[in-house]
Formats: sequence, structure tokens, C-alpha cells
Amino acid sequence: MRRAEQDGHAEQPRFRRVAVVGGGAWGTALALTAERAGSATSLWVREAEAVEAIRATGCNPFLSEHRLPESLTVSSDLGEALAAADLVLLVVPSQFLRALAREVEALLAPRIPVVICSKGIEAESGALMSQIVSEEMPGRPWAVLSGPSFAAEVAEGQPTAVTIAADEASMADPARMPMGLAAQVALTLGTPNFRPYLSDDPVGVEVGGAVKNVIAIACGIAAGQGLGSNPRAALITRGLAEIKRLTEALGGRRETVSGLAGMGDLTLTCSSEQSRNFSFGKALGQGSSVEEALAGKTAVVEGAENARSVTALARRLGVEMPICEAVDAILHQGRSVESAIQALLTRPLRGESRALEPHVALRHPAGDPYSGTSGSEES
Ligand SMILES: NC(=O)c1ccc[n+]([C@@H]2O[C@H](COP(=O)([O-])OP(=O)(O)OC[C@H]3O[C@@H](n4cnc5c(N)ncnc54)[C@H](O)[C@@H]3O)[C@@H](O)[C@H]2O)c1
Ligand SMILES: O=P(O)(O)OC[C@H](O)CO
Repeated sequence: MRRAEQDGHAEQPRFRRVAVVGGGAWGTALALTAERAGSATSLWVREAEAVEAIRATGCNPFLSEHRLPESLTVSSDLGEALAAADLVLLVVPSQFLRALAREVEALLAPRIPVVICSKGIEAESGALMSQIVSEEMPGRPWAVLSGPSFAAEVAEGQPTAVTIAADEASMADPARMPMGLAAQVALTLGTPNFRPYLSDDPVGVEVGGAVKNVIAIACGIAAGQGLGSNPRAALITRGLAEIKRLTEALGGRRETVSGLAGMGDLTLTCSSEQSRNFSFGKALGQGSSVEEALAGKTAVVEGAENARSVTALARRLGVEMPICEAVDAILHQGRSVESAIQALLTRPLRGESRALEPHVALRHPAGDPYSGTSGSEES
């Protein structure tokens, strides 16, 4: 009898061979995490020159401050990276996930689970990342990993907490996935300094991760305009209300939005210059054009695309998201920062809570000189 069984604890199932597909900053940090947690880990990096740089210097140019252990297998050959895996993490920018999921599906043995680590909503379809995986990898078990986690801090070993969510069926059906997939992934990646919490609400987790990118741009714009702490707190709180509304409209739960992947990630990205979305917004607020603010960047600014996809999805579902609308108008419709801020500030005065909603709807005393936009603000 094994030691754990003698002690009265059944051995907890976990994965042992992890392939990380996407060798940007986040994929690299997650590969380090999987290694630290005791898995044999391979990292697929799309750019052959980045693989060469890793072999020559031990560092990935996408996360250049951190040396990678020699035990980590690095390759730009997808088949090679996937060959031995019993768990695959998908970590490419959201707009590339569909194409990549197709490629992985063609190479990966059936039933090997994938963990979606990209944060975003697909531009043309408005699909969540998990919808894309369900469409392109039918029948394959999946989970979602999200939460407040700057790649550089995870690589440094800073204490970090994230959420891992799988759908209810995989959480509850021991025949399909003993202990639930989210639990097995948590046991695979968890270390004292990387602490996953479990959830059975992937929709809430995914919406939080996508919309926070857009709200972080709004906070960056406000900072770039020289606005202070009060407006930032207002944007974060009303941004959270927008995440709640979209989450519910898509069938997720409000309580999830209070967790790490909602409030946690929103707070992180809206209040740190480390955030690429926040810094991009700040440059816009200081007067750069979108093209100038993005020029020369190899790092992805998810919110720039997500502003459009989130807003289009919200419109289709009849969900009001005025802050996301304002960011989309600045980025994609040529609206000036000043006019977008003015329009937000002169929206009708409404109840803060949904309970007051039918009774309170007051035209703002200053009106909206630009658009006359109005609507619900319930949280
Ligand atoms: N960096 C972070 O701190 C962090 C943390 C949590 C989540 N995320 C999320 O992880 C995802 C990946 O971001 P990142 O920070 O690792 O990327 P990154 O900005 O560090 O690097 C860009 C990545 O895009 C890839 N890429 C470029 N063109 C591509 C194509 N045509 N097909 C496939 N891949 C292509 C590159 O190979 C590289 O992996 C994003 O959704 C991001 O929001 C990032
Ligand atoms: O740098 P950002 O704004 O892409 O944020 C990175 C992560 O999503 C933070 O959790």
C-alpha cells in the first residue's frame, strides 16, 4: 500500500506532462509554474527566432528578465511540443485562439483536456474562448484559468491567486472526470506561491477576464488626462457593474464577478502601470493616437480588440455597457477622449442598485451635449 493510502488519504489525481501552447509572457510564466509544481513541461513558441534566443541565452524575449530552467523543453514545432502531454494550456492572444485550437485538435490525442488561459472575446463572432474551443475541439474537456496575474510577477514567484473554472458537468461527474477537471488542473499547477481557487462558472470567469481589459484602458485614459483617484474608483466600480450585466446575460453568475477573475483582475489592471491595457490607455489620454500608442509593440493589448468585440456583443444582447462603449468609440470610431468623458459624466442619474431601477431615471442637469445617450445603470 502506498504511503498516502496508509495515512488514510487517497492519492489526488493530477496531470504530470504539461504542454503550454503559446510562448508569450503568460505562456512562459505558466510553463515555469507547471515546472515548479513538478510536471514535465514543454513550451511551444511560435517564433523560431525566440526559440533560438531561449537556446542561446536561456531567456524568452517575451519575458526577458527570467531565466528558464534547462529541464523545460522549448520548441516551435507544435507536434513535438504536444507529443507527450496529458494536459495542454492554450495561451495565445484571443484573436488567434480559433486557428490555434484547430491546429492543436488535429495533433492531440482525444480526451486530453485543454485549459484556456487567453482573455478575450472573438471579434467577428462575439464568442467566448470556451465557445471557440467547444466548436473547434468538440467533445474535448476544457477548463478556464483567469485572475489577477501579471506574468512577470508569477515568473518571479510572487504569491498569486487565480481561478480555474470548469463547467458543472465536469465538476460533478466523477465518471467523466474524477474530482472534476478544475480540481485536477489546480493540483497540477498549484504551488505555495501559485494558488488556484475552483469555480463551476466559466462564463463569469471569462467575461471578467475579457471586460477588465477594456475598463483598464478607460482607467489609463483617465490617468493620462490627469484625472485623480475618485474617477478611477468610479470607473472600477461601474466597470464591475458592466461585467455583472454581461455575465448574467450570458448565463453566468453575479457572485463570480466578485471573485479573483472579476473584481480581482479588474483592480489589478486598473491600478498598475504594469498593465499593458492601462499603459496603452494612458498614452491615449496623454494625446497619442491609437496607432502611435500601439507602434512598435510586440506585446498584445487585448482590450484594444476587446473594446470592439465586447461592445458589439453587449449591443446584440441588449446589455448596456457605457464605459466599454466609450472606449470603443475612442479607439474605433474616432471620438475624442474629451467628448467621450463628457458623455459618460452627463448620462442620466439612475439607481445604483437594480432594486431602484424602475423608479429612478433622472435626466442629468447638465444634459449630454454630445449624444443624448441614456439608459439603465443598474449594477
Ligand atoms: N502577460 C500577462 O501578464 C498575462 C496574464 C494573464 C493572461 N494573459 C493573457 O494571455 C494571452 C497571451 O498573452 P501574452 O502576454 O502571453 O502574449 P505576449 O504579448 O507576451 O506575446 C504575444 C504572443 O502572441 C503570439 N502570436 C503573435 N501572432 C500570432 C499568431 N498569428 N498566432 C498565434 N500566436 C501569435 C506570439 O507568439 C506571442 O506568444 C492574452 O490573452 C493575455 O490577455 C496575459
Ligand atoms: O498587462 P495586461 O493589461 O494585459 O494584464 C495582464 C493580465 O491579464 C493581468 O491579470
